[in-house]
Amino acid sequence: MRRIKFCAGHRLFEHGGKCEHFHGHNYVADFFVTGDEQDDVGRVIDFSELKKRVKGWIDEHWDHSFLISHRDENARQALEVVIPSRFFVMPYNPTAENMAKYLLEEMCPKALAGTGARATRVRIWETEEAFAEASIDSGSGEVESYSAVGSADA
Ligand SMILES: Nc1nc2c(c(=O)[nH]1)N=C([C@H](O)[C@H](O)COP(=O)(O)OP(=O)(O)OP(=O)(O)O)CN2
Repeated sequence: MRRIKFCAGHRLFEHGGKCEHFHGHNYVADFFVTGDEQDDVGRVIDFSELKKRVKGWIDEHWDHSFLISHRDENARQALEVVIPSRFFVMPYNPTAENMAKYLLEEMCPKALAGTGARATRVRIWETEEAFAEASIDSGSGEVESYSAVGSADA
């Protein structure tokens, strides 16, 4: 597992509560990877290589950005007025569940291509008390999501 920290703003489209306002989090993302074999040193993938690849993508696309839903045209228009502005349009609402899903399904396969390693689970800590994660079911290969409340020591 490799932990990556980043900060980003978002709002939950049609949430109906306080989280539909623009706000930000200091996110913690945990990447769980596996591989069919270990290298001569005994590694599935060098932790620093894993960091370079996944943190590189996050730094470029999400860190210090606003994450918005593709349905949230109003947020997009507002962010486009700000100069300079940095935002990332997601194909669904930017909940912690969906951020984990996006990283697992879309980002990791590209970022880890050619390494022999593959991500099986991504956990997003939105606060110190709550996380959501997406994982690949080993039987079906399908991505499953869920959210949980726990401590950072979990
Ligand atoms: N299942 C999910 N529920 C919520 C998500 C989410 O991603 N998945 N996100 C939010 C908001 O982004 C919100 O910022 C976090 O919610 P909450 O835990 O209520 O916020 P606080 O840490 O500020 O808690 P307080 O106890 O109210 O201070 C909401 N729900």
